Amino acid sequence: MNELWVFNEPNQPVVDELLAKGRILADQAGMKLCRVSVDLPDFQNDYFTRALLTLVQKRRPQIMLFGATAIGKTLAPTLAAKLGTGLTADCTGLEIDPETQTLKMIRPAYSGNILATVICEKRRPQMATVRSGIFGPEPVQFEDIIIRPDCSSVRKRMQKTQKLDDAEREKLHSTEFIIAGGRGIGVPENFQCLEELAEVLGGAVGASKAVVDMGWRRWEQQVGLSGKTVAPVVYIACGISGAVQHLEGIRRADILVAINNDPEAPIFDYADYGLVGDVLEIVPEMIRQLHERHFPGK
Ligand SMILES: Cc1cc2nc3c(=O)[nH]c(=O)nc-3n(C[C@H](O)[C@H](O)[C@H](O)COP(=O)(O)OP(=O)(O)OC[C@H]3O[C@@H](n4cnc5c(N)ncnc54)[C@H](O)[C@@H]3O)c2cc1C
Repeated sequence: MNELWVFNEPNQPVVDELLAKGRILADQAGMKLCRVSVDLPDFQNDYFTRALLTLVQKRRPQIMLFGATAIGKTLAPTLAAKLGTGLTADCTGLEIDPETQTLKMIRPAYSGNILATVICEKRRPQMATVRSGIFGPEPVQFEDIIIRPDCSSVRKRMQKTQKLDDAEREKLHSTEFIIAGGRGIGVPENFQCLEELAEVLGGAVGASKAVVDMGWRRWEQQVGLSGKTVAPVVYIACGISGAVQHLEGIRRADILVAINNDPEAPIFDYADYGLVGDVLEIVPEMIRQLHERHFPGK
């Protein structure tokens, strides 16, 4: 029997809403409705993606629905990319085509001027994220699938980093200086110089989604629409292009400093101060000058 999955996130009302809508769609299409949870202590995109990927490849669900939450917006696109299927984000309506049994995913397009109906005919699963408050929650019946990743080492690593993550999260919210790195940093080891600058300034290190997705930094450090919203006095964006989703997280920063080797990078349109050049030359020079000012002669 074909399956319709709803990804379960604890304490997110959208899950019950999706289950209620999922029940209607599943009945129309003769599918089994399943709520799928990943039993790990904290969300980390790569572990959750791996856990879901294995089960999706085994059970081959027809449809997968996620809440358009910070986690859903991170996990669903990663999983869709790994599966080579499509994803319709921020749907406001879901219907089943009675003839083809295909999911019709309805969402606003062109700045909300039209409602587009998107279908993903040939790929499996058909995936969508849906905002909270679109469908009413109803108690319905479903099968509960709990994925318990067979990886005690993953659990241990997650538990070990948990304390660190909490400290980082707290620090990003409370610090006056955030030094954030993006893909322009080149390789994960180069984050070392951002750590050094953060140490000199007494600040914290943040990251773009691109580097979090590549596993260079932890999700707790991601700044932006699907990460943290921060409000430091100074935000130094290093090798970050300035995508709208990243800028969304730093609107409340008092001063934005951008370091980028591309003078046309969009981040310069928003920066208070822009430094055009190689981040790996500029940041060490900043550290050197700060040391010279604060610890002359050392
Ligand atoms: C639903 C959704 C949610 C998203 N949420 C987020 C989010 O929360 N946070 C987020 O960050 N993104 C988010 N994104 C992704 C976002 O659209 C961008 O893809 C991402 O921000 C790009 O990261 P980046 O700037 O590090 O990489 P890129 O866009 O690849 O930019 C790298 C930059 O580095 C510069 N560069 C290269 N080498 C050097 C060098 N040696 N010195 C200096 N500069 C250099 C380049 O000129 C370029 O401008 C989201 C996207 C979607 C669709």
